[in-house]
Amino acid sequence: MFEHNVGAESNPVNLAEYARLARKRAEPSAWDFIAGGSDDERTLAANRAAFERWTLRPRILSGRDTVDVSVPLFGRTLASPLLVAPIGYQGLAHPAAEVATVQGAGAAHTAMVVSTMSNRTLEDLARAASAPLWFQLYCLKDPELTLSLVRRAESAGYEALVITVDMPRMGRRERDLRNGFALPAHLRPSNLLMEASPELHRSQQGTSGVALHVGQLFDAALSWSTVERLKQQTALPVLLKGVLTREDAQRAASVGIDGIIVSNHGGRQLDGAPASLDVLPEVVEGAGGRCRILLDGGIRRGTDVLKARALGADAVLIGRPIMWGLIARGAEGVTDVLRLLRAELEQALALCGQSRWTEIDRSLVALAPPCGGGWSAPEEGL
Ligand SMILES: Cc1cc2nc3c(=O)[nH]c(=O)nc-3n(C[C@H](O)[C@H](O)[C@H](O)COP(=O)(O)O)c2cc1C
Ligand SMILES: CC(C)CC(=O)C(=O)O
Repeated sequence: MFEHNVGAESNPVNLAEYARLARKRAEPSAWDFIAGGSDDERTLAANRAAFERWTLRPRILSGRDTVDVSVPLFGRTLASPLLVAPIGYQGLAHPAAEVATVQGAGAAHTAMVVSTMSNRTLEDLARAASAPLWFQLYCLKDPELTLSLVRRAESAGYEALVITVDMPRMGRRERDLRNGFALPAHLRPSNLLMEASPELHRSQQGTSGVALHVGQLFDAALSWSTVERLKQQTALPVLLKGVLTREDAQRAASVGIDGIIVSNHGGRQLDGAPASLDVLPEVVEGAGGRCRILLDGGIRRGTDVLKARALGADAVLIGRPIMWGLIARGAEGVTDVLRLLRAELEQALALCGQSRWTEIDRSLVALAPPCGGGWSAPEEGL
């Protein structure tokens, strides 16, 4: 299993080793913010366990000696099906914050989704980019401020709009409550161009400054009408991030949404929500071929990426491992994490007797026989 292969730490050869290295280097409450999930962290653990339940069905003697993992998506061909997931407040991981991540992703020819809650402005990040950027939107109580973010993303050359729909309010992250976690004063939600609320920076045991800030700022009454309005207001492809059911996928498709990201927010929102991989097939069915389908949550190996593809994902997003690379080695670490994962994916594809990402289908996976032992969540919340 994923955490068993942890060996040398000075020169990581896999993502688990990056996790170990990052954990040693990170400030403990920042590590908890990044690694943690909500409540009992059951959904966080479920995301990993879901991958363990599938095996790959390699086909022999394919006679092919090349692999092609490029993916056509929204009018452009991405070099690989890996994207960097939106992650807020990356200044917690590295002094250069999202600038380092954008540079690292660019060097790995990997598209990145920039969070509304980035510590560097979306314009600064666009200037640092050498690979496609998408913008992740949190809908705020103030609709004009929300729309102004969309307009800024359009002007700066972002290629898609990802509306996160699973955070009308923030999940209870008990690690943060215990730590009285708050954003250090030198870090700002830079896109908001206003004085951050003092709560965001006030550390008090039993509260989370980040959660209080979300409560003040985010639209807790977010609804389909907001999403439909935004879809009409932009020419960018619009994706909804946080869809977990057939019904919502059907509705998204019927209102013209271009893409769905099957996600439970890395186990940080509703604890008890299913693993994203487990609901991927029903979401694919609900969308009925009308939306592109992406998935995130728990991807730590190239073989995980392959399993997601076999169950219907067009591409996947990588969250915490990017932060491990960033903490451990800045931009270079981000590049290395993405290169490791891509190399694992290409290796797995070839060993499965396949040569093209786009040709993989459901026949590549089978449910693993029950193995008694079961999955236990690693303490690090990996
Ligand atoms: C520290 C942290 C911050 C995050 N910030 C955002 C965010 O600003 N916007 C968003 O849509 N999702 C956010 N997410 C969720 C990720 O985009 C993604 O759904 C999740 O991390 C994927 O799971 P993984 O970490 O297991 O790969 C965040 C996740 C983490 C761990
Ligand atoms: C700054 C937060 C709102 C970022 C987030 O989405 C998360 O912590 O899961």
